[in-house]
Amino acid sequence: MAEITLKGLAHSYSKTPAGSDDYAIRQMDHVWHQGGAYALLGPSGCGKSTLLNIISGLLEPSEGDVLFDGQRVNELPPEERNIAQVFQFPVIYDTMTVYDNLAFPLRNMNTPEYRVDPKVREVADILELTPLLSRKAKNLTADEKQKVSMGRGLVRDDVSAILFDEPLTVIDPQLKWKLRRKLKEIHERFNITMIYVTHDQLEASTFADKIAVMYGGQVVQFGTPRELFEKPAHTFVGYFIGSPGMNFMDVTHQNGKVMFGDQPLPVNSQLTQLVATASSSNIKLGIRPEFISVANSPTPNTVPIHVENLQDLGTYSLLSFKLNGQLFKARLPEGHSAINEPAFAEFSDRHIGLYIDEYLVEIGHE
Ligand SMILES: Nc1ncnc2c1ncn2[C@@H]1O[C@H](COP(=O)(O)OP(=O)(O)OP(=O)(O)O)[C@@H](O)[C@H]1O
Repeated sequence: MAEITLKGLAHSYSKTPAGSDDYAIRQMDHVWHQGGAYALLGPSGCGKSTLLNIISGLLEPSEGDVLFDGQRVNELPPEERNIAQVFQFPVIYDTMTVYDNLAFPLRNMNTPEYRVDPKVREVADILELTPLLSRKAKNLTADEKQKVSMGRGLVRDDVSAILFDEPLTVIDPQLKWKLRRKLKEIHERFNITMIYVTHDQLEASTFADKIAVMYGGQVVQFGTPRELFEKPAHTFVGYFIGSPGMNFMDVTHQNGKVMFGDQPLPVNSQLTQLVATASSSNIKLGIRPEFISVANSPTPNTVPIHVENLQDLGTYSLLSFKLNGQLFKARLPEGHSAINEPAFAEFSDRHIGLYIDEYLVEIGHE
């Protein structure tokens, strides 16, 4: 069993950090519940590997605590944490057979051979490695090697969490979905906490029940793939999740109106009031491309736009347009062959997010 709690955790690679920029992980509290399938998603350099290495024990955090089932493990080395880690590149012994590679972690713990054999065969069966058991690992393909790497984590009965650090990087695209499905199957079969690090939103949402989105050394949102899409808690999540990401407008309040530059926006009175009383001047409205509609005649709820181009992407069309000199994207249902000017866009009121200092402000839509 492993519930992994991060308490007041922060990490700086510098011995004398001068400010928050010197931290790879900024102060965070987080709980990974026992048996969950999680993804840790974020761009390169946001601190994903640092966080994973702190959980596995390869790195000691400079501040805060890591707790496994309530016990502080900060100083425990990886081998005493009952955690397996699968890296981008397979970690296997090339000169050993697949069988011996899978048996290695068990033999290393002096497990008797009569218990090693059934476990190795069970794991080989799940990972479809049985026909390769007697092969030398050096003769395997990249995806077979990565499966052996995963298998080495799975053979140990004492492993209660597996951490995957971009495990499909070296795998052919057409095999990726197969391995991802396999991982999901393994998660369902064994009651293991799994944390899967990736910078690919599709990979994260097909594997995980809940995704932690990291940005600038912090988890800015922890939610289901649907929550990340429907209610991005931070502008970065809006921009990073979705294809294309959310459109954002820097807005102000002038003479009772919400303004995007010189353009008044036809938003409801509740939103206008919130913008008027905001405690910061960093105010943004976010709207996903899916919730913008376009027409050729104006209504009280539309704004005039300049059409840039329309791409037919099969099941939908992607319109690029400019408003107040800024580029926007709108996902329109298929069937639009062209959009002529004059053109007007309507932002669905229910789907406009208000962001103050980059964080979502909850609005109770009537
Ligand atoms: N050993 C180290 N010494 C100093 N700085 C480091 C070290 N490892 C990582 N960093 C820095 O810490 C920050 C977070 O890096 P980290 O590798 O955790 O990010 P990541 O999200 O895993 O990125 P990637 O997807 O590229 O692996 C980066 O600014 C990186 O340059």
